Amino acid sequence: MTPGARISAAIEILNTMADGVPAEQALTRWARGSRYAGSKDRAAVRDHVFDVLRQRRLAAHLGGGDTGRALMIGVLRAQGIDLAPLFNGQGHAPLPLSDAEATAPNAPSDMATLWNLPDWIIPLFQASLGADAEAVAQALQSRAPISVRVNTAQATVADVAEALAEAGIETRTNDLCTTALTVTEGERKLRNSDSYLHGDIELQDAASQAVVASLPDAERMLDYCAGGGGKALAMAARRDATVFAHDIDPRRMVDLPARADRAGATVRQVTTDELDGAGPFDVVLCDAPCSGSGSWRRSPEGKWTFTAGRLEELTQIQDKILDHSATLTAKSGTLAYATCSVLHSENEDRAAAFLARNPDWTQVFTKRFQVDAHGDGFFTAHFKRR
Ligand SMILES: C[S@@+](CC[C@H](N)C(=O)[O-])C[C@H]1O[C@@H](n2cnc3c(N)ncnc32)[C@H](O)[C@@H]1O
Repeated sequence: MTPGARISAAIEILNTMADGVPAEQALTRWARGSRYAGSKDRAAVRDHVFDVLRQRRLAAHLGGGDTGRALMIGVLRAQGIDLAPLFNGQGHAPLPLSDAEATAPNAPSDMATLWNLPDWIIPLFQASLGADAEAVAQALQSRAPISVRVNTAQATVADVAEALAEAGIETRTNDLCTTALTVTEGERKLRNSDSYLHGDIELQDAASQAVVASLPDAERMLDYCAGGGGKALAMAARRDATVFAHDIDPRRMVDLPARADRAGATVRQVTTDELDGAGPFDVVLCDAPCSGSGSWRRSPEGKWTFTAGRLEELTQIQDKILDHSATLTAKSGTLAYATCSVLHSENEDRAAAFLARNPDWTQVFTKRFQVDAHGDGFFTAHFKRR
């Protein structure tokens, strides 16, 4: 596909999304109907769509509207790209710009457009992040760094970095976690690399890795909200731990056995019914469902679909998860709470509410990871009984 044809495809997908179709579904629908598109085309089209989602308000301002075409014009303008060669109407490229479209509007000056966030959440960002709020809002507008976790049960970080380099994948170490390598070149080759196929690496954000690295060594560890099992696998890479994984929706863990096999790890899955009988655990990690605001670079649609009502629901779920997890934690064990949210109401407020409901517990550790070039926004807190 030509660069222009890729833009036409992104416009089509954005228009499908305007009818209420989620981004992933719209992308899949387009790919199914466009067998001529190769993997590079699909990746480029996806990048266009996600770039728009990260900067939707700015794109609408600079493109003069909310249609797929206006949003694409706006986001390309924000990226400083010359539009005329792309919008030339040749082949499958979009039609040339009209006179109105060709006139770039003034740069925006209002905070909501510059921060690219919905109005309602801006005060929450300010209250949660203080002087860092603007930097985080800015950071959420660019693509996320791609990091891998080295499975140190099987390989050293240095050996993996070398093997990846030989496969054309350049990496650098990441200050957030000793097991993390950030990919600087060749990320699309990762999933076909020997290091990946042999289980020496897993794709995992560096802050996510740091959350697991902050857990104390323990014999029996439970990942209470395991999802795809990224954190359970990171726990299992630590020697001597028996790792259990649970999720209220077991379908989320469907890939976990294959991932564990690849990593040479053992993770025992526990159903919700089995959970109470399976404890106590020396460490229980609750990587709770949350707004995902710390990872909106990766899932930018969440920025625009998240609501105040959902936030309220989530805080109640987070409280319940913490309370149940406390009953599963051994007497001298550690209960760890984590979210990939930047919002106080999902983080510090939940920790404080847990301590207020459970005065026999005390907080022994807490850390916030900011959204930046190293990794996603995360929060974690550890609790122990007094
Ligand atoms: C943030 S995701 C977990 C991500 C995962 N730990 C990882 O590192 O890949 C949160 C998970 O919590 C699960 N969940 C939601 N409510 C839950 C509950 N009440 N108990 C246990 N898990 C729950 C969701 O199904 C979702 O998979």
